[in-house]
Amino acid sequence: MSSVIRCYDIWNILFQHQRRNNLHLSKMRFTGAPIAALFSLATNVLSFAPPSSTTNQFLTYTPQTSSTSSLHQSSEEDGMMNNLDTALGSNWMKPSPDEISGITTQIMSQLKNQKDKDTIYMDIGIGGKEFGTGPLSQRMYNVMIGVAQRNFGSNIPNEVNKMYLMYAMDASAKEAVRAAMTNNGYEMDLGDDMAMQDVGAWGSVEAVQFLDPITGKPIEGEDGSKSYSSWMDAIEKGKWMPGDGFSFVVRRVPSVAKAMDLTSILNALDPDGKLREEAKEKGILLPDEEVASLQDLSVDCMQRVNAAPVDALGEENVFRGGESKGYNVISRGSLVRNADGTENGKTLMHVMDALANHGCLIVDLTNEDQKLDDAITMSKMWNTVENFFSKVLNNDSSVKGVPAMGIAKGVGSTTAMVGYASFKDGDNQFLETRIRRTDGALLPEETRAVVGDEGVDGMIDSFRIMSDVGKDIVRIVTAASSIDAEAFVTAGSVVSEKSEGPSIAGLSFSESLSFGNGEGPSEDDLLRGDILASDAAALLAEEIMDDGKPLDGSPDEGAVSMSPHRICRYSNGQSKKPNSEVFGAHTDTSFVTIVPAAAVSGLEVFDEDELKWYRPELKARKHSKQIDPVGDMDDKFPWHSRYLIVMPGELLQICSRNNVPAVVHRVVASSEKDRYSAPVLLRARPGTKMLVEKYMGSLENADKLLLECDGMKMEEIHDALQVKPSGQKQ
Ligand SMILES: O=C(O)CCC(=O)C(=O)O
Ligand SMILES: [Fe+2]
Repeated sequence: MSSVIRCYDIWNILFQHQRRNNLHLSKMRFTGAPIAALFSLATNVLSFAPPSSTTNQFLTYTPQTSSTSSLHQSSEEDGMMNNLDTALGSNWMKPSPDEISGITTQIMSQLKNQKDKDTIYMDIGIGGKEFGTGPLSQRMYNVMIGVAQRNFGSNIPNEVNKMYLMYAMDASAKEAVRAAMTNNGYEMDLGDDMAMQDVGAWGSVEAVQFLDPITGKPIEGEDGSKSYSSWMDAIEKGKWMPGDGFSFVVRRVPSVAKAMDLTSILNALDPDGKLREEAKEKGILLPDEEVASLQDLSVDCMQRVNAAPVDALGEENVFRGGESKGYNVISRGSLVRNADGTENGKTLMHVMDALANHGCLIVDLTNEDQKLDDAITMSKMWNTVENFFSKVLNNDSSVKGVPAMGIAKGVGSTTAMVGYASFKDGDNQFLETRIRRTDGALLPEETRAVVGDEGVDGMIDSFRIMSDVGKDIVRIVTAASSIDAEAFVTAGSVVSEKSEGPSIAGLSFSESLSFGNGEGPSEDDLLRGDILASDAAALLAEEIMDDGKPLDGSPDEGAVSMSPHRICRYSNGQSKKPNSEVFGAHTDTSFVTIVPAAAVSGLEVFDEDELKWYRPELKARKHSKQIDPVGDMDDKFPWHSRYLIVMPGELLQICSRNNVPAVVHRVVASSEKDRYSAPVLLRARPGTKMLVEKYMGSLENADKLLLECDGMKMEEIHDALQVKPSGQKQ
C-alpha cells in the first residue's frame, strides 16, 4: 500500500516541533549537576528498533474517513481499509472507529512528549509473514509444553493442550502487536488490570488467516474456511498448529502514544525513505537534520515560520504559559554571575528552558520590588512612546519634522535605518531609533522636537537597561552551550593544585584519576572549564553585540549602533476579524530581541514545546498581580514597566550551537485596543568577528554552523542570513 501521508503534511507537522533532539542538554553538566535530572526531556525520548528488517516497509497510518485530520488520503485507500479481505494479511493500524482523535492529534501528542497519557484504542492488521507469527507461536508453545510435561508427563489432556494452543496463538499475536505498536510510536497499555492480560482480553480478535509455510501466501484451514473469527475457531475448525504462520486483524487494543524522537517518527511515517528523498530534492531541511550552515539556518527559520498557524485568538483564549520552570518570571538580579566566576546553575536552567523550549524569557527588573529604578526608567520610556503616538494621531506639526524611514546619515551601512514609517493606512506605525555611537545622541535627532529632552532621555536610558539585560542573557546562553560542549575543558589542567589533597570526596587525586581511567577531566578541570566558558561568553557579549557604545580598538564599528530601538503602534482597523496578525510570523536576525511588556498584550511567540502561540505579556501581568495585588507600585510605575521579554534571534542560535532556536514570533492586535510596543533588536557590532576559539573554546568541539562562521565578520554573517529562500524576516 502506498503511503497515505504526503510529504508536505509530515513536514508541516514536524516543523512545528523544536529541534529537541538537537538539544544536547542531556549531556549538560553544570559543575557536576546532572542535567538529565533537570530536563526530563531526554529521559522521555525513547527509540525503537523494528522486530525484523522486513517490517521496515510496515505500517501505513490510516486515519478514519470521518476524521477531521488535515492529512490527505485517497478515497481508494479508504475503500481498501474498509474491506476486510484486503485489510487481513497486510500491516496497518488506525484508531478504532469510535476514536475521535485523528492522526494529527496523535502525532502531536507524541511530539509533545506525551504529556497527556490518554488511552487510544487501535485497530491493527498484522501480516504473519513479516512478524513471524509461526516461529513465535512455536517457541511459546514449546515453553508451555515444557512446563506442562513436568505435571502431566507426556500425556497432556486434550482440553489442556487446546488451552495451550490458544495461549500460544494469543501470546504470539500479542507480541506481534506489541512490536508493531512500538515500531510506530505506541505502546500497548493494559494498565494494572490483570484481567486484560488474559487470552483475547487485550483486544478483540476479528479475523485470522493461515499462511502457507513456504510462500507465506494465505491458505485455507482444514475445514476449507478462508478465515476464522476467533483463536478457538482457528484451532478447532481450522486445526491450526504451533509453527503455522497466521495473519490477523484485532480491534480496540488499548495503547498510549509513546514519546519518540524525530528520527523515529520520520522513520515510522516514511519507512521507505521516499518522502525524505522528495524533501531533499526540494531543498527542505529535515527536522532531524543538523542546522549545519548559515544557509541551513535561513531555510530552517523559513520553514518554521511557514509552519506556524496564521489564525489568531483573543486575549481570553490564547495560551498564557504553563507549569515548566521556563515560564516563570526571573529576577534581573539572577542574571549575574557567581562571585567565583561560574554561572548560577539555577539561572542557567531557567534561561535555557525558557529560551530553548518556550521561545522567551520574562525578566522582572525590580527583583520583586527590591529595586525600582529601572522600572521607573522604563515607565519614562512608555511615556515617550505614548506621547509620540498621540502626537502622530493628532497630526501634531512637530511630527512632520521626523524623517521617513531611511538609511541613517554617515553610516555607510544599508542596514542602519532610522525614521518614521506608516503601514496599512496608519494601522501600524513605527519609529526606528538608534544611538549614535560617537556622542550617544538619539537618531533621528528630530525626535527631540516631538518628545522633548526628557522623552529622549527615556529612550536612551531604557535602551541601556534593555541592552544590558540582553548581554547578560547572551552570555548565559553562550556559556551554557560551551559548558555543554566541554569546549574549555582540558584534562589535567589543574593537576598541581590538587596533587596532594583529595579531589573528589573520599578519593585521593590519583584514585579519582583512575576512577576516570586517568584520562577524563577532574572536577577541578571541569570547574575551570565552566569559568573560562563564562569569561569568554562575557567577552563575546561585550565585543560583538552592539550596545551602541564605542568599543576600544574597534575602528570599523561605524558611527551608529546596529541595534535599533523601534517604537511601534499596532491597531487592527483593516481586518474584519476581532483579533488578527498585524505583524506576521518571523524570526529576527538579532542575538536577542527585547520587548518591554506592553500594557496591551499582543506579542506572541511560538512555543515549540506546547506547539502553540504563547503570549508572554499575559504571564507577566499575572505575575504582577501576584506580587503586587493591590497596586502598591502604581504611583511609581505602571505594572508592565517592570517586565522585559527576551526572545532568541538567529545570531543566538549560532552562539548556542543550535541549542536555542531563533524563536518564531508575531504581533496580534485586537480591534478594541491599540498596542504600543518598544522592542530593541540587539544585533552585531560591525567590524568585529566571530572568533570561535576566543569566544567559544576549542574548535574541535564546535558544530558545523559555528565552524562556518569562524573568522567571519559579524556583518557578513548578518548579510548571509538575509539571503532568504522566501518568507519574512526582520
Ligand atoms: O513589537 C513587538 O512586540 C515585536 C516586534 C518585532 O517582532 C520586531 O520588531 O521584530
Ligand atoms: Fe521580531
